[in-house]
Amino acid sequence: MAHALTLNAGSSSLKFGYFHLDTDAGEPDARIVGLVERIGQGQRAHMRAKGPDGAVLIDKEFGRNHVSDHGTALERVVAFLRDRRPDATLSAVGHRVVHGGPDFDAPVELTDKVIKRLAEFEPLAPLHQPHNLSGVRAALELFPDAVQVACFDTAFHRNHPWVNDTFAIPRRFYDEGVRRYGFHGLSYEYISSKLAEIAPHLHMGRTIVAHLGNGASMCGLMGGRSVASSMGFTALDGLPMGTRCGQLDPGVLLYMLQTEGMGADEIQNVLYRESGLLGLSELSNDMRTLEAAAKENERAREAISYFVFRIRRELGALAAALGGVSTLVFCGGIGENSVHIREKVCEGMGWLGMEIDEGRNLRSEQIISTDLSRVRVLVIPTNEELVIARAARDMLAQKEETAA
Ligand SMILES: Nc1ncnc2c1ncn2[C@@H]1O[C@H](COP(=O)(O)OP(=O)(O)O)[C@@H](O)[C@H]1O
Ligand SMILES: CC(=O)OP(=O)(O)O
Ligand SMILES: [Mg+2]
Repeated sequence: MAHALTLNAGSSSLKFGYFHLDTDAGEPDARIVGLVERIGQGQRAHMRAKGPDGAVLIDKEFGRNHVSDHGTALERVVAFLRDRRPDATLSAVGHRVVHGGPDFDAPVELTDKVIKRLAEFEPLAPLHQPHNLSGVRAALELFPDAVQVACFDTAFHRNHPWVNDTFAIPRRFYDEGVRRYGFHGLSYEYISSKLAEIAPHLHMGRTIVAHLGNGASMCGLMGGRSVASSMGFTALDGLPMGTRCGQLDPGVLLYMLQTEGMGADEIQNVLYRESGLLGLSELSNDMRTLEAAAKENERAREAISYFVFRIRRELGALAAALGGVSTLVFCGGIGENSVHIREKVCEGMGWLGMEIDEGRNLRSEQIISTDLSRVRVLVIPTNEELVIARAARDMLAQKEETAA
C-alpha cells in the first residue's frame, strides 16, 4: 500500500490530504483531509482536519500572526501528520502548481529542470506560485524518497479554441506565451469527473461551473472539456475576488503608471492584494465577514453586489460562448456555502432557463433548481486534493511499469 500527501496552496489557505493509494488504478482513499485557512498578516489562522468517517481530528485556532505565511502553515501540517501517522512512509507528494505556462498540459514529475522552469512563472501568479514552489522545495527536503508530482491549474484549459486563447495584441506576444491560460483547472477537472459519475447526460451537455472561493473564476465546459474560462494570462482576470480586482480596463494600468506615477510593484500590490471584496468593502476579503456585516455596513453590501453582478455577467457571456447552457454548478468556499450568493446569482435568471428552489438552496442540496427549471443548478463540493492524488497514483504506476 502506497501513501501520498497532497498540498494545495491557495491564496489564503493551505489544503492537504493524506491518501492510501492502490496503484492498480483504484480510487485514492482519503484518510485525512484538512486545511489551514486565513493565512496572512494580522489574521487568526485556523486548522481543521477530518478522518474518512468525518471525525474531527484537529480544530484549532492560532493566535494572531502565529501563522502569517504558507511556510509556517506547512510546518504545522507536517507536525500534525507526523503526530497522527508517525510510521507512514510517503511514496509520493502531489503539489498543486497554479501556473504551468504554455509547456505543461498534464501532471509532471518535479525535477530540478521543471522547478526552474516553473519559477519563471512566479511573476504571473504572485499569490500562488511562490507558495507552491516553496512547498515543493520543503517537501523535497522532508521526503527525499517520495516522487514529487506537479498538477497544474492551467492544464485543463490548454485546448481552448484559439479565439479564447489569445488577446488582440500583436501576435508576437502570443508566441512569447502571453495567452489566456485559465486557472482552477484541478477543481474543474474534479467537477467534470463528478458530473460524469452522477449525471452522465448532463456531463455530455453545456455546463457552466462557478468556482467561487477567495480566488474565483468561471468555466464553460462542452462534453466535460473546458472551452472557455473567465481567467486569463494571470489569475487576476474575470470575476472580482477576495483581494484581486478581476476584469479591468488596461487603461486603468496606464493611468496608475502615467498619472499617479506608481511603480510596477505598487501596482501589483494594489491589483492582487488590495482590490476585490477587500478594496470595495474596506472591511475584509472574507465573504463570511462581509455577509455578517452587510446589514449595517453599506460598503460590505456594495462589495457583495459587485461580486454577484460580475458573476451574472459572466454567466451570460459563457452561455453565449457555449451556445446555451444545460447545467450550472456552484463550488468553492463561497459557492458551496453561501446560500445568499447562490440565490442572488440565480435571481431573475428565468430568461436563461434557470430557477432555483428556495428550500433546496437553503439546505445546500446537490440539486438546488426547481423540477421545472430547464437548467439544472447543482452544488458540488470540489475536491482538488483527489485530482492531485489520482495524478500521484498514475505517476507511481507509470514508474512501476517502467521499472518492471
Ligand atoms: N459558510 C460560508 N458562507 C459564506 N462564505 C463562506 C462560507 N464558508 C467559507 N466561505 C468563503 O469562502 C472563501 C474561501 O474559499 P476557498 O475556496 O476555501 O478559498 P481559496 O481560494 O483560498 O482556496 C472565503 O471568502 C470564505 O469567507
Ligand atoms: C488560481 C486561484 O485563484 O486559486 P485560489 O482560488 O486557490 O486562490
Ligand atoms: Mg482555492
